[in-house]
Amino acid sequence: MLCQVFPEQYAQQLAEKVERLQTLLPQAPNLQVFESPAEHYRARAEFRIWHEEDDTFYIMFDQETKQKVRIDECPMAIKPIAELMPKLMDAIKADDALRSKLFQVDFLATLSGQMLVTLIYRRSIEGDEAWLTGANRLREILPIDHIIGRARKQKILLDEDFVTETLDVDGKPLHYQQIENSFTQPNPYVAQHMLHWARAVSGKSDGDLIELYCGNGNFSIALADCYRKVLATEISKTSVASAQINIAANGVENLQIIKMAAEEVTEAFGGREFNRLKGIDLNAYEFSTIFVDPPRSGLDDLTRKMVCDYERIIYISCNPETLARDLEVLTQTHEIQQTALFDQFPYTHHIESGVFLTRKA
Ligand SMILES: C[S@@+](CC[C@H](N)C(=O)[O-])C[C@H]1O[C@@H](n2cnc3c(N)ncnc32)[C@H](O)[C@@H]1O
Repeated sequence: MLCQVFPEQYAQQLAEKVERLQTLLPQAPNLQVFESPAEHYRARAEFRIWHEEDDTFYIMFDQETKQKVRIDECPMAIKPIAELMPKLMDAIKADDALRSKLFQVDFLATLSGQMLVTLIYRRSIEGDEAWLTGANRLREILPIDHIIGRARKQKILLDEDFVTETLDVDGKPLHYQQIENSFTQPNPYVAQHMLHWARAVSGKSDGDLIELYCGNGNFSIALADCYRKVLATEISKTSVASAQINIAANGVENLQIIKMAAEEVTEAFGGREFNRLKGIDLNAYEFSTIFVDPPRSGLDDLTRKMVCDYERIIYISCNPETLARDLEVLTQTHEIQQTALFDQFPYTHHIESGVFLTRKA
């Protein structure tokens, strides 16, 4: 959809997504729908850069036609990004060191007002004093907190490579470090709804929670006070490091995060020993609930079987097709109690959804 928004079509498009989800999950009851703002909702945006004689501008490629489309404004992006884009481009055009062979610009911003910009080049910027001076000047004249320069095998940090987002979760501010180039939920307004829904279906549980694919601790931290203890796992080293920082930043004391692939967690429960689990007594947990938020491919065969061992399953999905496939297995032992559609990606076909299941009597 290339940055455009169509607020007058939003309600109709959302209704079509609801219909599609209901077709894919015909057995899904109690569907709650969480809307996005109809414009200014994306806190991450990436643009290729095009150079044409004296002009330089942002472009995107139309996925259907493969044609490049000039982007002068982006009302999908949250206001700090949308307002910065033209000013940043003017400043880049005025400085040859910043402009030369610039290939891509990435924006990562927060509702709390922080901005990180990554400038990616098709030339070396290592030791380029003119580039460094230009990049530092951008931070002086524009509302940019952090700038990263990237080129092949080069990453130049002016200071930090992250922003800290603050989300309002059921009236409580939660703080999340979000690292450049790592997974974070792109639509913070809808992310707040997702955390609220996951807390609502969790309720106050006497049992413990195990979480797979936990990223930077987004759900783990918001859910920690719904459970006695939480053990969360994630494959990405960078995200696990962020999660540890987020646990401390939010003063959470009953949550442990370990770097483990979902497949390895299944093996650990099957008795395989892992150094990373040293000091963690899996038998001391009483897991009543499992939370999964897998990538688009959904659950692998072993994990799909493993989640059925728990009394309650909370499944967040960014791909309703793989969710429907996984639910065919999960609903043999469990019953769907609640479903939700979170409109993370307005004006696209993407559907983010949530399903809460409990074991059949
Ligand atoms: C859709 S994201 C969800 C992240 C997190 N729940 C959040 O809300 O930010 C999926 C996460 O799964 C991780 N991941 C991908 N494959 C994995 C695997 N085989 N085992 C464990 N984690 C994996 C990714 O690194 C990513 O952080």
